[in-house]
This record gives sequence, structure tokens and C-alpha cells, in this order.
Amino acid sequence: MSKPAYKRVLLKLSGEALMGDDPYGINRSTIERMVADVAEVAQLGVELAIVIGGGNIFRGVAPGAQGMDRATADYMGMLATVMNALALADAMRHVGITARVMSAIGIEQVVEPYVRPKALQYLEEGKVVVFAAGTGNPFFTTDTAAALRGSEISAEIVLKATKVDGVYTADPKKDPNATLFHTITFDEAIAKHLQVMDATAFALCRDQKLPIKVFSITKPGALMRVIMGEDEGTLVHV
Ligand SMILES: Nc1ncnc2c1ncn2[C@@H]1O[C@H](COP(=O)(O)OP(=O)(O)O)[C@@H](O)[C@H]1O
Ligand SMILES: O=c1ccn([C@@H]2O[C@H](COP(=O)(O)OP(=O)(O)O)[C@@H](O)[C@H]2O)c(=O)[nH]1
Repeated sequence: MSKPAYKRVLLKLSGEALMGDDPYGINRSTIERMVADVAEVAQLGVELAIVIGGGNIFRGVAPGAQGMDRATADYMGMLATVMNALALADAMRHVGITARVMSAIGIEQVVEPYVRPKALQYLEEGKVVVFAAGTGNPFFTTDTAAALRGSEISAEIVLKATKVDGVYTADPKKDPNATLFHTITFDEAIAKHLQVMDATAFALCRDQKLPIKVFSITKPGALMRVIMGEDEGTLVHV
């Protein structure tokens, strides 16, 4: 059997991907399917760190957050990612994977704080590390948290698992004529204002020479193909 293309990866899971077809929240069968995909990769011996988003929960409370102070709303968003991280780690435990959740904001009774050497130790021990609470700062996104943590743990690549199957010339949900890029440079993605990831995340990965692979989380087997270095999604590179 061929070998995985990577030894250590940072997987960014969009919070909204956890909703499945529900309007918000966590869809049980969706999270179980995702965890099954993750388990397959972990069983190959690939060191796996995950940054989870919060859009699925925050979307549910967003109407009440209207007119709210931006920083306060962002802290609510970060807390939403903590809930997702706990759900994800619990679902992993059910299939026999040891996961550790580390939070960027202090919430010690619930999850341990992010301590970089500790995260590296867990990865070396073969545990899956779930980074919660994004970067710990308002005005950032979990995509930027993925770029930051990916750089900190010296991941070989950031795998952005999302609702679309790659980077398009325009948002494929809005423009039916949008076409898929096989590869694209960071500078091109930033210059073209492609919204699939925010410019802060792109710029951080560019400066750290950390490539990103954008692929679909709903497409069966896509994560495994990405891990095996097969043709899947879009590679964003320097
Ligand atoms: N040029 C583009 N190529 C691909 N997707 C794009 C592009 N522009 C905007 N998008 C949108 O970006 C989304 C992916 O971002 P993601 O972070 O997973 O979603 P969100 O954070 O909004 O939950 C897709 O749902 C897609 O509709
Ligand atoms: O470093 C961070 C990461 C996240 N957030 C907040 O948490 C929310 C959820 O994260 P995100 O939208 O990136 O999740 P996803 O779209 O992947 O579900 C964001 O809208 C922000 O309000 C933040 O303030 N700082």
C-alpha cells in the first residue's frame, strides 16, 4: 500500500460542516461520518491537529447578536468553537481515538489551555489535538487560527475541509459559471479577493511557506485522497 504524503497536518473543519442539512447545531450522523474519515487518517500514523470553526452554533444565536459589540460577538463565536471541539473529541473517543482539546482562551474547568510544547507532545504520542477558541482574539477567524497553529506545530500543510470542493474563480454558491483552480498562488488568491479564506490566513501561510489544500468535507473519501497526495481539491502555494 502507498504511504501518506504527510507526517503532520493541520485540518481545519468548518463549523458549518457539522450542521449537515440542519439549519444550525451539530448533526449527529454528520459528525460521526467526519470522525470516521479522521479515524482512517489517524490509523495511518499521520499526526493530526484540528482547528474547528463555530459557524454552526453561532449562526443559531446570531439574530440575537445583531447590533452587538463586535468583540463581544466574536468571543461568543470563540466559545461556540469550544462546544464543537468538545463534541468532536467525544465523538472521536467513541471510535477509540484519543483526542485532547486545547483552548486559546482560559476556561480551565472545561478544557486545558493551549500550551505549544504540550500540543507537540500529544502529537508525538499519536493523540489528535483539537484547537478550540480560534486564536483567542476577536477580529480573527478560525481559518487564521488554522494558519497560526499550523505554523506553530510545523505542519506540512493546512487542509481546509469545507462545503465546496476547491477554490473557484468566484464563489460557486453565487456564480454558476465559476471554474475550479487546480492550483493557485497565495498572491493570486489575495489579489483576486477570493473569499474562500480570509486574507490574514492566506498571508500568514504565504509568509511561512505553509501550503493549503482546499477540498470538500462532504465528498466521500476526499480527505483520504488528500492525505495520500492524490489529485483532489485546490492547492494554494507560494
Ligand atoms: N472563490 C471561491 N472559491 C471557493 N469558495 C468560495 C469562493 N468565494 C467564496 N467561497 C465560499 O467560501 C466558503 C468556504 O469557507 P468556509 O470557511 O468553509 O465557510 P464559512 O466560514 O463561511 O462557514 C464556501 O462555502 C464558498 O461558498
Ligand atoms: O481567532 C478567532 C476565531 C474565531 N472567532 C470568532 O468565532 C466565530 C466562529 O469562527 P469561524 O466563523 O471562523 O468558524 P467557521 O466559519 O469555520 O464555522 C467567528 O465568526 C468569530 O466571531 C474570533 O473572534 N477569533
